[in-house]
Amino acid sequence: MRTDDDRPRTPDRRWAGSDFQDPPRTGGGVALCGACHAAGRCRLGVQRERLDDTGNAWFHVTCPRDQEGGPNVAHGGWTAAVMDECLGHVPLLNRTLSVTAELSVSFVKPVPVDRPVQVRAWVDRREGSRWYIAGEMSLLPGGAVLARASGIWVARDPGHFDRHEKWLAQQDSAGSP
Ligand SMILES: CCCCCCCCCC(=O)SCCNC(=O)CCNC(=O)[C@H](O)C(C)(C)COP(=O)(O)OP(=O)(O)OC[C@H]1O[C@@H](n2cnc3c(N)ncnc32)[C@H](O)[C@@H]1OP(=O)(O)O
Repeated sequence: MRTDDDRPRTPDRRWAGSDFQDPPRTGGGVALCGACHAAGRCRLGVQRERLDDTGNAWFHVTCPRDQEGGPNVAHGGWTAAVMDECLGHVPLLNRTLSVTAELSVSFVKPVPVDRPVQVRAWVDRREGSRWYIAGEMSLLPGGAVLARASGIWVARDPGHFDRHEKWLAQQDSAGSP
């Protein structure tokens, strides 16, 4: 059975400030998750983000060399992570904390590393606490589509992560099966 000493711990649960709906942002407006806040930059290479007045969110992204999969192109996991990140920022840009419940990604073309690409994301519809969000990644300049994604984000109250910590502690105290 696990003891208190070998139980994984969250080092600093205050990383996003007390208000998850207003997370720390870079000079380019990019909301930073926990580890990226510690690093002082988006480790996925999201450099700028903004919401326009038609509801579209726009992101400038460059795949870092250390995310290379095939020669000079991004690992597919990077593309999926960036689409998760960018689409998931849409509720946040509307001051709503949410988590990804479902995500589907189409890899249309290889994504070049070290070259700026653009992601556009938008809300298809909302039902209850569910946000149905879609987006596409395209090459700059020219706009050729490289990837498409859609998914469901579920709005959460600020107690979401505290409840998870309690659930995890219950799992640990239940011991090994
Ligand atoms: C940048 C700064 C960021 C600061 C915050 C960091 C956010 C980070 C974002 C992420 O990284 S998300 C990480 C990956 N995703 C997760 O960890 C989510 C893990 N899953 C969960 O926590 C729960 O399964 C989830 C909250 C999605 C649903 O929990 P419950 O099933 O207990 O909730 P509930 O039963 O109350 O359902 C809530 C709503 O979600 C719907 N739902 C649940 N699972 C679903 C699903 N799989 N597909 C579609 N809808 C789903 C459900 O129908 C319902 O809709 P309505 O409110 O409209 O009735």
